[in-house]
Amino acid sequence: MRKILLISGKRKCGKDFISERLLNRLANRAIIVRISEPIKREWAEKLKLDINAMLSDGPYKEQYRRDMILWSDEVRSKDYGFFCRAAMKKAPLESIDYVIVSDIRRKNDIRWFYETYGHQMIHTIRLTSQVATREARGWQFTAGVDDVPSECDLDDSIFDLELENDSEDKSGEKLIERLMTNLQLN
Ligand SMILES: Nc1ncnc2c1ncn2[C@@H]1O[C@H](COP(=O)(O)OP(=O)(O)OP(=O)(O)O)[C@@H](O)[C@H]1O
Repeated sequence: MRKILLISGKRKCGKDFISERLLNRLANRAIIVRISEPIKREWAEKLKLDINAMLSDGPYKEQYRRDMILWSDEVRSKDYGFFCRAAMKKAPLESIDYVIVSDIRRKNDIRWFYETYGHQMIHTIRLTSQVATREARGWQFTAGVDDVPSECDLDDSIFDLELENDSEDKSGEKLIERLMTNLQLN
């Protein structure tokens, strides 16, 4: 593994969208890791919910988001690296060049990656979108979701690269080009 790309940003700013486009661009040299996956898996198991519906980007996920945040915060308060570690456990690090972590939400997530892999392995990337853009993509302010640390903890952080994802571009080409050039990925 050469680099780990930690992608963060507010809801509906395009973290998944850009991560998928970047994955296509890097072809079989990269994988996407989602910290939310082990969270959703454990939560679904606990409550006997449909894990596939939880992992997809639909209303089912939104319905359980608030409770899941509360429960996962409790787990993190005892071990801040718990879900990062669980998510990275399945990554085939020897056979790929890049790991794209598409849902970084907290300072402690970034801290865990720095401590575990070293600063030289990590690039932090912040995606931003105007409120109007996010609304057009389906975002609605939700108390208990948009005003809690899982959404706001990184608001005052500094990132290696910040990219605006406002212009709708189905291929995501321009943004990916900027990302590749700025971080000198090849
Ligand atoms: N540059 C873009 N061009 C066209 N559509 C986009 C672009 N960026 C994002 N979208 C669309 O906006 C919607 C939200 O994007 P996405 O799911 O990637 O956001 P997210 O940051 O992962 O959100 P969440 O935190 O809620 O999971 C998706 O339907 C996605 O296809």
